Amino acid sequence: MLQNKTVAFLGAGSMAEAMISGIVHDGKIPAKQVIATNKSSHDRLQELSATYGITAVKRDALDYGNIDIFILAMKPKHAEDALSEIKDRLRPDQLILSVLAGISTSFIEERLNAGQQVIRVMPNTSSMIGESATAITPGKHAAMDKVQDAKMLLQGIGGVSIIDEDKMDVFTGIAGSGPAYIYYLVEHIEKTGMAAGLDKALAREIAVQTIFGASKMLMETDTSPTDLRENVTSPNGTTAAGLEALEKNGGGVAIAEAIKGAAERSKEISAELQKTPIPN
Ligand SMILES: NC(=O)C1=CN([C@@H]2O[C@H](COP(=O)(O)OP(=O)(O)OC[C@H]3O[C@@H](n4cnc5c(N)ncnc54)[C@H](O)[C@@H]3O)[C@@H](O)[C@H]2O)C=CC1
Ligand SMILES: O=C(O)[C@@H]1CCC=N1
Repeated sequence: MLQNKTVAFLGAGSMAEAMISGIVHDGKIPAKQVIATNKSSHDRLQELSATYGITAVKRDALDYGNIDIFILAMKPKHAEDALSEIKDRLRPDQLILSVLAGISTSFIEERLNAGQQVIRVMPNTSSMIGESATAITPGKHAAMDKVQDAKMLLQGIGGVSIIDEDKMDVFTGIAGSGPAYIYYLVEHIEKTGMAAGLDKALAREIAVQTIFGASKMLMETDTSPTDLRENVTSPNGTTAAGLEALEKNGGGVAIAEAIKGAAERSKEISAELQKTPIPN
């Protein structure tokens, strides 16, 4: 049961805010039992508290003993310092969720006390409205009931899949970073529509509705993306011409390369940070 649990976000940036919004709107945990802390900006914490009704706590005032689930939500480069800060304040029954891109469960486990329960999570910013595609990978010591708690909590921000850790990089490339590709697509549709004389608001509206409609078709019909695409494409028609231009200009390759580039960066972050020796 999550209702009596307390969740603390260590980090109060855009990802933490998106998750806080989703969790609070989901309502499985009362807002007051969601705590946010960050490195230094108390104004930012106050802003989150005012917007979502959560509890804002300065880092040095955090009552570690009363927290069930910690969510690591700082940048990966700050992980090392954050872990050494919390290491000796944790009990073995407290669960650590990490949303840090490229940071493995073993990296975290090695920097905390033996047996600490860790789950790696990759959400995306659509958590804000409960529509994230989230993956989780339990660490070595995460008990089944903790995995269930994490799953239930994260279902409040969208769909959750349990995956093997070696798939986290590509998952990050597709779903963690993915919203940015869609926003980029909309930016380009909007610009092209405007260049052809469409009003900016209308250009955006039709771009968004078209993406939404296509997403809903994929979700609600049993039809494959290939069949759906072919249904739009009349021989020698407008779509065939559009798709030909997309292909000729490397559309498919660009999508694949975006995913691979992000996944590669996730691996690199991991490799860069693994080089630092584990503090005693
Ligand atoms: N932004 C996104 O779309 C996604 C981000 N992530 C991951 O989420 C994490 C956070 O990303 P953003 O929110 O975009 O970053 P951000 O830069 O907006 O926020 C980072 C926060 O961490 C705080 N912080 C730094 N060191 C700390 C410490 N020792 N203790 C407590 N708080 C500390 C900062 O004060 C700040 O509030 C990153 O590791 C990123 O890989 C994961 C999935 C998607
Ligand atoms: O850009 C990043 O590194 C983070 C992780 C996934 C999405 N944003």
